[in-house]
Amino acid sequence: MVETRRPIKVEEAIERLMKFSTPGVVTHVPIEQAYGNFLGEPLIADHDVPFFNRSPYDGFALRSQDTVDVTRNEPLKLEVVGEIGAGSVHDTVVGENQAVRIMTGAQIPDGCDAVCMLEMVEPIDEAGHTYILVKKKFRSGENISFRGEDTKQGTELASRGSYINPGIVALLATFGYKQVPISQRPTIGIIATGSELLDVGEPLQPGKIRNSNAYMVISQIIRAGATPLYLGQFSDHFATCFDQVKRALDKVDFLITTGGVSVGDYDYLPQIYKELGANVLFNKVAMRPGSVTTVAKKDGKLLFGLSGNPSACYVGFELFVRPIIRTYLHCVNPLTKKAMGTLGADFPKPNPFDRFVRGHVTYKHGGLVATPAGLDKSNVVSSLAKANALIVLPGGTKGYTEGDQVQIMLLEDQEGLQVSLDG
Ligand SMILES: Nc1nc2c(c(=O)[nH]1)N[C@H]1C(S)=C(S)[C@@H](COP(=O)(O)OP(=O)(O)OC[C@H]3O[C@@H](n4cnc5c(N)ncnc54)[C@H](O)[C@@H]3O)O[C@H]1N2
Ligand code: MOO
Ligand SMILES: [Mg+2]
Repeated sequence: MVETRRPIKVEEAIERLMKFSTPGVVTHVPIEQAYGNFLGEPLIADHDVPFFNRSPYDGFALRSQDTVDVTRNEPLKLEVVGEIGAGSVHDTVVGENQAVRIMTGAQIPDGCDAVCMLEMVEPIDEAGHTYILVKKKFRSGENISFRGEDTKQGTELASRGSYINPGIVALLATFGYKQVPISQRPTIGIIATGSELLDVGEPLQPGKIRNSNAYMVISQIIRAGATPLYLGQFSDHFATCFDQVKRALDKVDFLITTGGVSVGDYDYLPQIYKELGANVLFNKVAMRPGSVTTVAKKDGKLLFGLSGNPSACYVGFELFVRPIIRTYLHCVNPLTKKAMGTLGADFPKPNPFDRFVRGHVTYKHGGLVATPAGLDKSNVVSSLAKANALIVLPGGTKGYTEGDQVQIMLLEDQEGLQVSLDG
């Protein structure tokens, strides 16, 4: 008699799993390599930006109090006593009725408190001296970029675990991080099981298929922020698979297997967990696809037994492996971001279990529209190409029609969602 597995709710599976999620260590990389990593420490401004009052324009720095009586008909003549480009400083205090020619980004000279744009003045040359005619009053602070107006010293600009985007790279450079503290990526081993599997370079043979899961999972691991370690594909032979899984555990932080996790004669993963003495957290989840997804723990390491069916394998990874990776990377929001959107096509199938339809999300009329990306079957691979989201159809619901409001998990998002049991 085949063992009957008791399915648990997706939320419960995630809850059981997240109890074992731990953050990893921090390492450093040169700033040129920081993009696409996750911050190992919060990024805090250690000085004001800008660090000095500066000119936002090419023009003339002047003293606003000199201009109090200026009108269009009674312009003020100021003597130009110096010229500074960005990076240079004017080293004397500017006096009454004096101005300094200044370029964008240059430090405002002492004594000055406003800048007049170049286009607004008339230059006059008299006896070897340059003067300008100013035709309007200036407020103190007019056309000045003040010290600290961009950000103040002590401000947290990005939390630990933030995805390092080009803007964060700019900040890292601003604050002098030649070496950037990043969360070390976990190494995730991948083992594909199945006697039917051909390597990618092999010609098709009767009864065989090419191993697509391993390469798909490698890409998902990279997308989630971890480092894949491909350990090969193996036939459905217990001793071989057992040996491979056992040996893999020393080399990785987490291990993913694909296939062999259901109840078939050659589905050896359940037996492997048993012989390893691994603690199985769950082996059946009330979801489609991916109901056979199994997670076990051995010597502090999580083993993810993902389904052999490509769509089920894909969904199992996004629901269960990704949050573990994101926690390891110190992300405050390790779960995949969810949003509400409109269903872009009818989905007539009823949903006895929570269903995660591979969907394609676009923007229409200012909102999100999610359309099933192809044939919705667990063993399908073609629907994955367009998938950038999972459309969540809760268990116990009937079919859905185009235009219905649905929850969408955004797979390409980097911001994430906090762990919350009702989230
Ligand atoms: N009697 C039952 N049969 C099945 C059940 C069940 O509850 N009772 N569950 C079904 C569900 S649901 C799924 S999903 C699959 C899960 O199967 P396994 O995880 O054991 O995977 P395999 O049997 O090894 O393979 C399933 C399917 O996927 C193909 N495959 C496997 N590896 C790869 C790969 N690397 N790349 C591409 N495709 C792969 C394989 O050829 C099979 O077609 O079990 C159902 N059965
Ligand atoms: O794990 Mo299966 O995908 O529910 O078809
Ligand atoms: Mg099987």
